[in-house]
Amino acid sequence: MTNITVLGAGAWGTAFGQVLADAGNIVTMWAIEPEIVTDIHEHHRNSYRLPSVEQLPANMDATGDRAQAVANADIIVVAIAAQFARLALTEFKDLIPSTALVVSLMKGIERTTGKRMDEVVRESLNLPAERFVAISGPNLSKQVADRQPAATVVGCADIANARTVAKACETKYFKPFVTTDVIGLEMCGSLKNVVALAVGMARGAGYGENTAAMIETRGLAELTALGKAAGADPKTFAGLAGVGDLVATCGSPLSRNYTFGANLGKGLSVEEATKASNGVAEGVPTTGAVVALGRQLGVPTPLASAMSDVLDKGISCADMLAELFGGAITEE
Ligand SMILES: NC(=O)C1=CN([C@@H]2O[C@H](COP(=O)(O)OP(=O)(O)OC[C@H]3O[C@@H](n4cnc5c(N)ncnc54)[C@H](O)[C@@H]3O)[C@@H](O)[C@H]2O)C=CC1
Ligand SMILES: O=C(CO)COP(=O)(O)O
Repeated sequence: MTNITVLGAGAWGTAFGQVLADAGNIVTMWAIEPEIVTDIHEHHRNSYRLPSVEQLPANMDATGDRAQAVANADIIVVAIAAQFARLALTEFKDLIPSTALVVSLMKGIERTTGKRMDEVVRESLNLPAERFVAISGPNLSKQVADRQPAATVVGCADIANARTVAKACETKYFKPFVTTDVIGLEMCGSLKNVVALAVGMARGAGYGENTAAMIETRGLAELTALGKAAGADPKTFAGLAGVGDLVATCGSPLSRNYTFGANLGKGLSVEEATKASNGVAEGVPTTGAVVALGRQLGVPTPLASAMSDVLDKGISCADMLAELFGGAITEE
């Protein structure tokens, strides 16, 4: 019997907790919101962040007590909004068992430091690489919570530990693959959100499939070039975590990033789109971090730069696309 603790009971933390419970583990959710802890503990529901699920599994409970949450955990899963991960994890630093594996579900880059979540989690918890695991793939939370068939990628520097976590989250409807390319998973997960913002914006402004496909494909090229420069395996970008997640996120109104972009395209301001968002749209703070990372690595980031001008200067969708078209004619 594996004891697994999930830190953060947002939409994905809760849906993934259900996957882990369906796979036969004992699952403890920890959340900073007392009302969510009570809802899960007393009613087996998370009506705040995942209202579509009427009854969470019986082997899934919740606590608001940090020490109690992680004391017996074999695996600790982190599903906290990326910009708050460091702050939240620091409180757990002296509490987590010395043998526990720590899994990140987060898809973002820390705005203040430009660091990926593998770096943030490892620094915050003083964790060696072989105990850090990343999970990334086309996993819209509501569809996973509905138990629709889906797959994901589980990455760890130590492939045996990736397999341990993959086994712990394998169910009839959820299929994990394994890799050692942690950097690739982190880069795919974070950067596809920036692409989804741009695709959503174009769709919201009324543009069709050609425009969307152009942004997705140029976005994939940008994401691959940055990822390679950061040390990722290019193969990862053609897989589930790369193309797969781009297709899912850029094509679904269930995506908060796509929807945030669509609202901008319809004319809402960044503040209005933030208010309308049903959960964290990680691409918003990550966009600026991607531009900075591109500069640091010497990789052009035309799409992230154009989206950054949307978010920071309020340029229109037409101007964002004009900026994308602005460079010299190059080989594809
Ligand atoms: N929803 C989805 O379909 C998927 C989301 N992800 C990623 O998983 C991560 C979490 O996403 P969701 O659960 O969907 O987001 P959400 O917006 O539903 O929840 C965010 C969570 O972060 C927590 N949080 C924020 N600040 C905190 C703090 N200072 N201390 C403790 N907790 C804090 C909130 O309490 C909440 O539980 C994000 O990085 C997202 O990109 C990855 C795959 C799928
Ligand atoms: O990462 C996701 C699907 O794989 C979810 O995307 P959003 O964070 O945009 O909702």
